[in-house]
Amino acid sequence: MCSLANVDPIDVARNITGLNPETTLVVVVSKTFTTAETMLNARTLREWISSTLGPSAVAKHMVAVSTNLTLVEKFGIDPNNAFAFWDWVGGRYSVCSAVGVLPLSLQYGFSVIEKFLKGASSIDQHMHSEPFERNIPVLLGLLSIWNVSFLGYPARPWRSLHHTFNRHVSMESNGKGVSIDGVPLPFEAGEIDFGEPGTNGQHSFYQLIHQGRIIPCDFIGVIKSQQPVYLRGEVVSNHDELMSNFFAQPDALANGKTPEELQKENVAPHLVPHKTFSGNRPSLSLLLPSLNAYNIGQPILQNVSRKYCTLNAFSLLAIYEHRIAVEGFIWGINSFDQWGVELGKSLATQVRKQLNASRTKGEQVEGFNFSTTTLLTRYLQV
Ligand SMILES: O=P(O)(O)OC[C@H]1O[C@H](O)[C@H](O)[C@@H](O)[C@@H]1O
Repeated sequence: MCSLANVDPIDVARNITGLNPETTLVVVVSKTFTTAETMLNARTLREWISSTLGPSAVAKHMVAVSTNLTLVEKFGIDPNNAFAFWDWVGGRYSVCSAVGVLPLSLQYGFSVIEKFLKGASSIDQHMHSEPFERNIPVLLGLLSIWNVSFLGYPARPWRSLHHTFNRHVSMESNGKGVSIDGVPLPFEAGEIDFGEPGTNGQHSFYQLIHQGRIIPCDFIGVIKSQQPVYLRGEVVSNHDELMSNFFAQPDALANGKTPEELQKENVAPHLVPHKTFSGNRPSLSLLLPSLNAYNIGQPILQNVSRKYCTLNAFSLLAIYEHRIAVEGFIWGINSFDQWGVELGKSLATQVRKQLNASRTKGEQVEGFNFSTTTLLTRYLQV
């Protein structure tokens, strides 16, 4: 399965390289069926199919997941091959609807994805009925509120595989400046989420989180790897090597290293300030038994104060969806709108019109500020 979201034509080319339209099924996923980038990509793939197999092949090689069946049909997709979902499902909360279930089922089979849905459902139950002191999304949400609004730390990096999901769902939901009633917030809300899987971040942004800005971190690790590689002669298995870092990094952030410790290690005096770590940097760790569709169950939640709490099976994605809702409730914001993405989209419409007018009728660039006019003029000259 290949997935395509970015409208950059290079991404389209990369995705279709080596594919044969005759043996390819394209799933167009768009709630509204109007999103400019998604629909241009869809039209590009429609052209790719019909130029090789003829226009009648489109209905057989393209299916849709959407709430807008009228536009699906107008596009040329057979509405019988459209997978609907409820219009109240927001894009970023749609992984458990046909939006996620269809592509994931095509990749892994529905029996696997059913387990994923059951895992997510178990978290809904957990969120609904577990007392607050044992309620994982509530605890995570409260920690975020503490870090962001009380301690003033705006960002949170992830050491996990699903940081792009968290980045979307968290930043689009809670990146708000007014309350649900439209009153400007007297505090900062939302957080900057970014991350890298495994140890990648250690070789890039971890320098900043250890000795630069204070950034609360989430570490997500698993006990049993799907790849139990243990090379002869190595001190530990490859997974233990990965996990050694998982256990070490939160301690380094929490405890740091003092000048006294460095002096005892005979570190040259001029290097002591550079090798000192302040410590007292917050992080939390989630330890999962293994990665499978249902699980990603029975984690141990650990925070830097070394209190543990366990719970039965859950789905990580559902935990983070609920955590975002908890934060939104406490901050008093609407986590389910995203007006902030609109302005850029409407300005892009103006630019698109200008590019068309300039390229087809030679019209001068006008109506933009000096900087944009200069850039657009230069862009059109080349
Ligand atoms: O599913 P669509 O209607 O194409 O919307 C696609 C995207 O549109 C907007 O950017 C929303 O903010 C996203 O959350 C959504 O995923």
